[in-house]
Amino acid sequence: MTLNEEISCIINKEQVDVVDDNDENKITTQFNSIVSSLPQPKKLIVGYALTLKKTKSFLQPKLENLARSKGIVFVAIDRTIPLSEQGPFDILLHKLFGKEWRENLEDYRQKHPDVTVLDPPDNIQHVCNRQSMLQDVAALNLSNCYGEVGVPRQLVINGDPASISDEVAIAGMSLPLVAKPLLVDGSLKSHQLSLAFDQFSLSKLDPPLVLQEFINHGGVLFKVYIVGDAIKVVRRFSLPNVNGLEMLDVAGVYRFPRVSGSAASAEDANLDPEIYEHPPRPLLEMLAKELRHRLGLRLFNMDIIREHGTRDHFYVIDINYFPGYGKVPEYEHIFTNFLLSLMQNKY
Ligand SMILES: Nc1ncnc2c1ncn2[C@@H]1O[C@H](COP(=O)(O)OP(=O)(O)OP(=O)(O)O)[C@@H](O)[C@H]1O
Ligand SMILES: O=P(O)(O)O[C@H]1[C@H](OP(=O)(O)O)[C@@H](OP(=O)(O)O)[C@@H](O)[C@@H](O)[C@@H]1OP(=O)(O)O
Ligand SMILES: [Mg+2]
Ligand SMILES: [Mg+2]
Repeated sequence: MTLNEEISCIINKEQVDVVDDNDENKITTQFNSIVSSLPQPKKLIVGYALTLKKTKSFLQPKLENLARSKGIVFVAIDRTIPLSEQGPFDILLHKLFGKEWRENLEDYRQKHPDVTVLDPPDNIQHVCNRQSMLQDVAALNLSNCYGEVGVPRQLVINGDPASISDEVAIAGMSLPLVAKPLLVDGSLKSHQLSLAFDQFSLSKLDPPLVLQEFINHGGVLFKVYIVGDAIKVVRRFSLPNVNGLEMLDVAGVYRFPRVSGSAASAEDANLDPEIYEHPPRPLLEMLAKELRHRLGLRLFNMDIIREHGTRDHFYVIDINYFPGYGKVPEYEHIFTNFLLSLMQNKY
């Protein structure tokens, strides 16, 4: 007799027999034991190694609750114990900096090819250096009927601050320039940017850094969040345009705070439609698909700006690994669907 037949037999029996209390208990026990012997759906165990700040912003109750209802369990990784002594895990989520952690994780990844590590440490390193971060966008040279996507001209400065002005002149770069720390290492310092308005003040900058030409973009930027195949775009306030006349009046280096990281969303702001209209979806889809593949990453975001006065000239100015997904509307659905899809593809 099949299991189904056995269960329906018991249920039918319960309906037709005249049962006393004892019989009823027996039937219930028998029924429970059959149900518990049925194969239980396998839980998806996701280990995570994140900073406290990230854990708080990412692992919100709405994500954990939805995940639990879909059979996904998040388990914190203990960094004081070797990774291979923990688990078993199906998926490993991580964003921690430092060579020791990277090597530890790479070693674990080699020994446990069955565990999906999001994402491979070497691929993450590539976007933690602003010299290599945008190389793949530049190489892609995306241009089609929906628009063009490029990167601002940029120059890496490693040496003496006194020679920056000469290096900029030789490279033929135009002011103003955005100065960004070369390495993104999770520190506040790596997000301390400045705008240099004149060539004399360039010597005040603190290498190693990347100098990027400032692109006027109407004070709005688009954060394009990628989670596997899913794309979610949000609008944020950014630096205002700088015009030539104003440039004559301003000199020096202006250090600016993390404008785009602030919670202030530009979603409902009353803006010029030419500025606030999202980049065309098909263009973003092509870009995301290519970059996922070229960067070998599934969890990242891009900061994209539209060159002021154009409809379809876009620049990628920044790529971040495992960004602040907690700020993205509906992220709990996007993320849990993504985790489940990883397992479906695997089996
Ligand atoms: N080339 C550029 N032209 C115009 N504005 C720029 C340019 N580069 C950066 N900005 C402005 O400076 C802000 C910060 O730059 P960027 O995103 O590169 O820094 P970040 O520290 O990596 O930021 P995040 O917090 O997103 O990681 C941008 O959001 C944008 O407002
Ligand atoms: O501040 P949030 O948590 O929202 O996330 C930010 C994230 O910080 P966190 O990883 O410590 O959380 C940053 O990472 P690091 O470069 O400092 O490693 C960077 O990715 C930002 O771009 C994220 O902001 P978003 O681009 O999503 O607005
Ligand atoms: Mg940015
Ligand atoms: Mg960044």
